[in-house]
Amino acid sequence: MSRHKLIFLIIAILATGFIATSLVSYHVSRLSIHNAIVDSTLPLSSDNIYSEIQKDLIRPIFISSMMASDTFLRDWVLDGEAEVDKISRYLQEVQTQYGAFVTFLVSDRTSNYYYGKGILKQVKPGEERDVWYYRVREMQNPYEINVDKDMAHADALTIFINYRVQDYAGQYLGAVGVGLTVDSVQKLISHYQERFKRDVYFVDPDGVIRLSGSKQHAVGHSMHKKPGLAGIFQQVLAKEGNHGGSFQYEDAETQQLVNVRYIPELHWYLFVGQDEQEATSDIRQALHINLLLCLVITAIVVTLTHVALRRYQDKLEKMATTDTLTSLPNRRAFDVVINVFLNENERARSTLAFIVLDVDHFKSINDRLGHLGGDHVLTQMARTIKANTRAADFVCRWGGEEFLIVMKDCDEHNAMLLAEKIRSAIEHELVDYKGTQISMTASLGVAVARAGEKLEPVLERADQAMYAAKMAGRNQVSVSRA
Ligand SMILES: Nc1nc2c(ncn2[C@@H]2O[C@H](COP(=O)(O)OP(=O)(O)OP(=O)(O)O)[C@@H](O)[C@H]2O)c(=O)[nH]1
Repeated sequence: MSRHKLIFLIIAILATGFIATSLVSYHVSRLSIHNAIVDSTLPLSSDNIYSEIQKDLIRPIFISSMMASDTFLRDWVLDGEAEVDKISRYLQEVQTQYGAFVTFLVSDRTSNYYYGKGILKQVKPGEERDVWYYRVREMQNPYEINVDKDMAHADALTIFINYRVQDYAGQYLGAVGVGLTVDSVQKLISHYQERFKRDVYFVDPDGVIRLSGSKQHAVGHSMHKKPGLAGIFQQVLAKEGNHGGSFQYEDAETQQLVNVRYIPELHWYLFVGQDEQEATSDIRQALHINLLLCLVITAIVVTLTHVALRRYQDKLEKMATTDTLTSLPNRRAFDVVINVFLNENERARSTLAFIVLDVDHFKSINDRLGHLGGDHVLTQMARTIKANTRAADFVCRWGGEEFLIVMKDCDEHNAMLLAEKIRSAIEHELVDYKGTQISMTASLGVAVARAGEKLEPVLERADQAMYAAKMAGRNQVSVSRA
C-alpha cells in the first residue's frame, strides 16, 4: 500500500470513528435532555406555578369566609341595609386591613352591589356582567373563584373570591368577597419566565391568552391562530377530565416542548413551554468543540504518521542504496543516479567520464590480515578515493574490491589526471591495521562516453581499460579510446 493510501485510510478511520462517537453522544444527550424536559422539568414548573397560585388564593379565601360569617355584616343586611356608610366603611376597613384589591357585598334582597365607596350598582339577572352573582346564588359550594373584569377599577382583570352569605337559619342573604389583581400571578409568571427561561402563559377555554410572560404568546392572541399550538389545544380540550399533558410542536423551524395543565380555580389552562433548541445549545456547542478536537487530533496523528513513514522510508531507501562496509553508495544507487547523469549530459552536450578502480593483489591482503583486515583496508581505500574526488563526482562501491567513479562534465584528459591523482594517493598511503603498516596499489581504467553512447558499452570499455592496466603490470592508469 502506498504512503498516501495509508494516510488516506487513517484519516477515513479516525474521522469516521470520531464523527460517529461525537454524533451518537450528541444524540443520546439530546434525547435525555428532551425526555428530562418532557417528563420532569416542564411538569415540575407547572406544579410549582400551580401551587404558588393556590398559595396566593388561600388568604383571600380566608378573608372572604371571615366576612361571610361576620355578625355585623349579616345583622346589617337583616336589619334592612340602612346607613350605607356603615357597610362601605366596613368593606373599606377590610380592604386596607388585609391588603385586598377590592371588597364587595351583593345583597340578594335589594340587588345592591356595595363596595368601599358605597353602592356601585344593582345586579340584574339579564346582565352579562352579573352572571357570576346568579351562579353563586344557586351553587352548592360555599365559594367560587372567578376571574373577571372589575367595574369598580376600570375593568381591571381581577380574581374574585365569591362567598355565599347566609343568615343564622341558613337562608341565602347574598354574596361577599374580595378581589385580587392578577398582578401577583403576572409577577409569578415573569419570575418563572426569567429564572427558568420558559414560556409561561394562561389560556382560557376559548383559546384566548389571558395572562402571559412570553413575548411570542402575548395577551389577547388566540391559540387557534398559532399553527403548532392550535392542534395541541384541540387535543387538550378533547382530553377527558381536562388533564392536559406534555406535547411538542414545530415553531419557526425549532422544536417546542409544552406542558399543559388545567387550573380549576381559574378555569384556565396553564401552558409552560420550552424551546428545545435553546435547552440543547450547550451540548450543541460541546459537539462543535468535539468535532474541532477530532479535526485537530486527526491532523496531528496524520502529520506524525506522515513524518514517521517518511523517515522510515528515507532510512530504508538509504539502507538499500548504501554499502554498509564503506558507507559509499552501492550499485543500486548507481542505477538510480546514472540515468539522471546521462540525461543531464545529453542535454548539456557535455562529456561523462568513468573510472573503474580495482585494488591490486587484494586476495593476498585478505590472506595476510584476515577478512576483517581486508575490510579495514577497503574502508580506508574508499576514504582515500572520496578525499581525492570533487563533491560533484559520484563514487560507489562497484563490487568486492572494485570502485567506480563517474565524473560529470569531464573530458578524457581531466579524467586521466584524476585517475592518476587517485592512483598516486593510494600508492603513497600506508594503512595501519593493528600496528602493521600496509601499502597498496590499484589499477584504474578510464573511459569517456561518446555522444549517444549507451551505458553498457562505456562501462565495458572502462573495465577493459582497467584489465589492460592490470596486464600492463598493475598500479597504473589505462584509458579506453573510443
Ligand atoms: N575482506 C574482504 N574481501 C573481499 C571483499 N570483497 C571481495 N573480497 C575478496 O577480494 C579478493 C579479490 O581477489 P581477486 O579477484 O582474485 O583479485 P586480486 O587478488 O585483487 O588480484 P588482482 O585483482 O588480479 O590484482 C577475493 O579474495 C575476494 O574474496 C570484501 O568485502 N572484504
